[in-house]
Amino acid sequence: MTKPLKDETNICFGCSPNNPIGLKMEFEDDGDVCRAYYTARPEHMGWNDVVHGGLVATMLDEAMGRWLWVRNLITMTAEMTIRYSKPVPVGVRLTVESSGVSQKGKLIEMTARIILPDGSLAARARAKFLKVGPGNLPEKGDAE
Ligand SMILES: CCCCCCCCCCCC(=O)SCCNC(=O)CCNC(=O)[C@H](O)C(C)(C)COP(=O)(O)OP(=O)(O)OC[C@H]1O[C@@H](n2cnc3c(N)ncnc32)[C@H](O)[C@@H]1OP(=O)(O)O
Repeated sequence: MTKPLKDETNICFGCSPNNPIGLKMEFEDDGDVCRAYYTARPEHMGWNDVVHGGLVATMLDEAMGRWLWVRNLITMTAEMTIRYSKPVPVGVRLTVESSGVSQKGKLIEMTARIILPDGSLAARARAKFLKVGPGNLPEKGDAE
């Protein structure tokens, strides 16, 4: 079984409330989608009120990793491609969401996106995660 997300030994940079320099993203599950509403802070900026691209990648990676984690799929990110379509501003409420795409053996394909308050897509990721533990991707519509 995976570690409880609220365990004080969870120091994950993306989601732990215990990491003093972490993003502290809070996710919820909505059917097949894992979602966080997140407002990036000024210290997350690259320049010009725009979130650093590496942190955009971190948010997307975290959303996908978290989707897998709560489904007891123990994986590592093996590959990720990001399309940065629009600047992601600091100080606005972002929607960060992820979903599973497919599984072939140990390889699980995932997708994630960041949506701006006006509903437009700012960034999207496709990624391959490799299983390093037990578990399989649930079929679409399976009870969680
Ligand atoms: C506490 C609360 C937290 C809860 C929330 C937690 C969220 C965390 C989110 C962050 C997640 C991360 O960032 S994880 C950190 C970033 N990622 C990493 O550090 C990963 C570093 N890489 C590795 O450790 C390794 O390369 C692995 C584990 C990914 C794979 O190693 P391995 O298991 O030995 O697998 P390997 O033999 O190389 O490959 C197995 C098969 O997969 C294929 N394969 C390997 N890579 C790829 C690829 N990119 N695309 C296609 N296929 C691939 C190989 O060809 C092979 O095929 P065949 O020969 O079998 O046919």
